[in-house]
Amino acid sequence: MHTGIHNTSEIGRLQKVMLHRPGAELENLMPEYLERLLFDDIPYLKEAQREHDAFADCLRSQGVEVVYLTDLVLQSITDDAVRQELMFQFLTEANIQEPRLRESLERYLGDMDDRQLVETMMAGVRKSSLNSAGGAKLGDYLSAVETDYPFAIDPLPNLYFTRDPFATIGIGVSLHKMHTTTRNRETLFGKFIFEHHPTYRNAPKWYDRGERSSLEGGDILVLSPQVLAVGISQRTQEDSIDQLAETILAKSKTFKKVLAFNIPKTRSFMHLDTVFTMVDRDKFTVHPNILSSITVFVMELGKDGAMTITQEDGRLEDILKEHLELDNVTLIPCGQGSEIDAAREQWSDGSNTLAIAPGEVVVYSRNHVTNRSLEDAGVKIHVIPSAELSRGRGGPRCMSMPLVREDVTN
Ligand SMILES: NC(=[NH2+])NCCC[C@H](N)C(=O)O
Repeated sequence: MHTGIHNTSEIGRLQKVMLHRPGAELENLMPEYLERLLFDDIPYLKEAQREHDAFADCLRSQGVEVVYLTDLVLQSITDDAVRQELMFQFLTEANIQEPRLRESLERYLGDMDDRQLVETMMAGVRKSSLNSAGGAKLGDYLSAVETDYPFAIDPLPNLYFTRDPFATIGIGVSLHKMHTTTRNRETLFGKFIFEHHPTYRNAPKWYDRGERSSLEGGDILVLSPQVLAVGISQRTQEDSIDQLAETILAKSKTFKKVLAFNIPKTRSFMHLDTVFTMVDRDKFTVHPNILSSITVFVMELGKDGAMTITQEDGRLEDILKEHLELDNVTLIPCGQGSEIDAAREQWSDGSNTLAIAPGEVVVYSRNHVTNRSLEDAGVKIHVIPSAELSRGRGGPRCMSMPLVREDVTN
């Protein structure tokens, strides 16, 4: 079946990837609301875009086809009914209930062409722009009802972390219910892509955004065509993993095991891919602090179709060796084992590499200590600028969603 998606590993040569170039949503960040919007600082947009273009150029120069989220959403607006539905659901999920405000927003957005509409949904809507467009009546309403909150609709500043709202696994997609309200609104774009985009609408769904428990793409690692790893983290709950595992193991026809990694639930370790990524057939980056606390559960379907779960007690290297059938596994510690360098570089995603081929990864320039360890371990690195992009707490893996990778051969 052609689904537009083929992703059977973390490291197979990357052929097609989805990115989001940061846009006006970053200029709608204010210090007061950073925490709720999951930022620790405000990136300088122009510089962030320059860095992001360097990331995209780096990928293109390695033969990767880069597609952008905005374009995929635009290509999914196949007729006017889809556009109306997108706008309707967007306003509902932005929690616009007051009928007059909703009407003004419908008028404001309704006058835009498709691209402007999608970019505005992403950027958020300032009350000031509505007032000037909507006339005195709305202005009166807004100043009377909600005095000092400056947004009619919040921005979606985390969109450039395309790894999280949905994840490609095998030939299908896992569309997520996110842990936070701010990120949950992002998944609407994925819903429309996987319902309407001519290339992607047939992709099987392994998880859906209507589920009750949260699951985020940064926790999902496709270790091999048979083995999926999922983090039990601040963002991903065990119930979601039960459900994803059952569906994948029963329906994908290829996956045989899900390894659930229990990691500490903290902001800096929000997803599994902030502490652990695969860089080669037998090499992984890891944040040294998790090695003592990580536990791994192996989930498999028994002959009767019922799930069995076993807890692994050994060292991470040995667990990976066994389940990936490898002779040797090298863990490359973030920060070359120094407690200080490890903490600093992990905070700016030193362990969050994006593999573009086995043993070849994209990394942030600022994590020079970890980058040296990768080179010492024989990994080829492609270094991208990182001063502004890293302020959102995500690295090259978080900023990319592979759509097509070549299968890994031995
Ligand atoms: N896959 C990842 N590690 N993504 C990082 C996402 C960062 C983003 N600010 C958030 O908190 O959601």
